Amino acid sequence: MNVLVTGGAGYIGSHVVRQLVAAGHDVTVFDNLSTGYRWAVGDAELVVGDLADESALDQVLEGRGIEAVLHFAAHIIVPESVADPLKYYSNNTRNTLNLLRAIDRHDVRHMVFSSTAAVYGMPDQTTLTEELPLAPINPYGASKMMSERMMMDLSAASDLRYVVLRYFNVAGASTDASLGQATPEATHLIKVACECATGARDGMKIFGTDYGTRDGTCVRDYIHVEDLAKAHVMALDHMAAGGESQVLNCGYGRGFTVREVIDEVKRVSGVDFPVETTDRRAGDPEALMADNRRIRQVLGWEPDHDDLTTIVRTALAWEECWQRNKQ
Ligand SMILES: NC(=O)c1ccc[n+]([C@@H]2O[C@H](COP(=O)([O-])OP(=O)(O)OC[C@H]3O[C@@H](n4cnc5c(N)ncnc54)[C@H](O)[C@@H]3O)[C@@H](O)[C@H]2O)c1
Ligand SMILES: O=c1ccn([C@@H]2O[C@H](COP(=O)(O)OP(=O)(O)O[C@H]3O[C@H](CO)[C@@H](O)[C@H](O)[C@H]3O)[C@@H](O)[C@H]2O)c(=O)[nH]1
Repeated sequence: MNVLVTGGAGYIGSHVVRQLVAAGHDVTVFDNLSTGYRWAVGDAELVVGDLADESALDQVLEGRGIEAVLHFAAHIIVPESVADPLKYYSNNTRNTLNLLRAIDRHDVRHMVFSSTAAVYGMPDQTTLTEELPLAPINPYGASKMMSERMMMDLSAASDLRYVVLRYFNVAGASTDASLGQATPEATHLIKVACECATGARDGMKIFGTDYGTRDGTCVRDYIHVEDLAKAHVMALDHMAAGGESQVLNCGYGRGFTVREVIDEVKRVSGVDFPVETTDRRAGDPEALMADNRRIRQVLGWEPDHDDLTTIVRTALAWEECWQRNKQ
């Protein structure tokens, strides 16, 4: 397929681009390089542009015969969205509207959308099915919920079919350490802990120790980025084979606490970096884990790296390479 990938120079997008190219797709990346990197797109074509610029979107969709759009480009930091909500509604919601208008103008028929567990908010149960009512508790989740809804409404009124992938917490790096998370000033738990272990940071904080979990810290379902990337390739295959639009959770269905993750990074790295405890961080749900039965059934997806040690080991190996070589 001829595929356009917005945000393909970013952490998750670049892993997906690599797998799409390997699967024989013709890939164009559209990215403003705000948090992404030119090197990350590998053999795909990179068009530097911003989703706020509809004429740039028209230009990239014109004449390339794009059959599918995978939409990763977004701001992604939950606490930042609480402090600066309009930044999130602008880049995530309004710019998705721009993209949908361009998709509609150019009759693109297939879309894969990067959504998030944050759309569920703080449900009573900790293992979440796709049918749960959406009730985000932070602007990031709300900005993504609105984007999902716009895409679904356009789909109902046109020939567009979609797969919404609701990612849980994405972590790890390619197993050969050639690709990984290079986000500037990253806030993600595993990335931050790996920066501590490799000496790029002096120490870190645990945000909140009074949650109703086994050790008082938040529980998340960490999914290896290569397993997540595989789900995107399978989602495209599903639509190419005439499959219906779908909403699919992407996670392993089990969770680790913040303390468990930090202990694992210390154990695998052999470095005992300083960790302080502090107050809860705004916008954090207590526990999020995926019910992943639907993605297994609909796409036939099976994880290859469902193991915290593998996630941490690959993240650490990447971090060491990145700290040595970053420009
Ligand atoms: N990282 C996670 O744990 C996680 C979890 C759930 C969902 N997601 C979603 O996955 C997607 C990718 O996240 P990531 O972790 O790879 O983040 P990232 O910041 O590494 O990647 C985002 C990419 O989009 C680009 N971008 C941002 N705004 C743009 C714009 N206006 N125009 C063009 N390009 C733009 C950035 O330069 C970057 O390359 C996001 O939509 C995010 O909401 C991520
Ligand atoms: O230095 C840190 C960083 C994080 N945490 C905690 O670790 C957990 C995970 O936090 P983080 O890695 O920042 O991820 P989330 O806030 O859960 O959000 C991620 O996971 C969501 C899906 O669950 C995605 O939608 C978001 O884009 C992505 O940033 C939370 O309890 C944080 O409070 C700390 O205690 N200390």
